[in-house]
Order: sequence, then C-alpha cells, then structure tokens
Amino acid sequence: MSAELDKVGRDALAAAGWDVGEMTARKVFKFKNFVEAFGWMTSVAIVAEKLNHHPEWSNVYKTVDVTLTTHDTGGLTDLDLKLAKRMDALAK
Ligand SMILES: C[C@H](O)[C@H](O)[C@H]1CNC2=NC(N)=NC(=O)C2=N1
Repeated sequence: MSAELDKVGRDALAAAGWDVGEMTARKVFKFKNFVEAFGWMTSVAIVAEKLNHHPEWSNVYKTVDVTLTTHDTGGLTDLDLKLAKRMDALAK
C-alpha cells in the first residue's frame, strides 16, 4: 500500500500546476491537436500499467482532463505524485 502523500509531495504537485485537493489532484492538459493528445494518453497508459496506478481522465479533441487519486486509500499517495511527474514529463 502506498504511503499517504505528505505536504512536500502536495506542494510539489501544486508547483507543477496541479490543483491539489484533500483527496485528488487535477490538471487539464492541452495539446496541439487530437492526435498529439491521444498519443500522449497512449504513452501515459503504458506508464500507468507499469506502475499499476491509473488516472481518471476524459479527452475532448486536444484537451485531456486528468484527476489523480489512489482508490485503495481514498486519497493522494506517493503513486499519484509519481504518475503526475511522469505525465508532466511526457507532456513536454
Ligand atoms: C487491483 C489493482 O491492482 C488495483 O485496483 C490498482 C489498479 N490501479 C489503481 N489506480 C489508482 N489510481 N488507484 C488505485 O488504488 C489503483 N489500484
């Protein structure tokens, strides 16, 4: 079971542009077009599967609205921070 995300981790998410709530972190990613958006989602899906930690997301054209939370604990954990960092790196 992943540890609950501490203040340092929450601050890191906020500094990276994530909207950090009590139990979730949300970020809207905007891409050049649909293919860029879906390609990013495909890359993230592979990372998520490797981490066994999956985003809650919706895609409309070139925008992907992402919410991260850890279902098993009902809150934010280190896995959410890890996945967020990977998502941000892939979106650069
Ligand atoms: C059974 C499976 O390993 C678990 O449901 C994993 C899968 N992916 C997950 N993703 C997220 N975001 N939270 C979880 O608690 C979680 N648990």
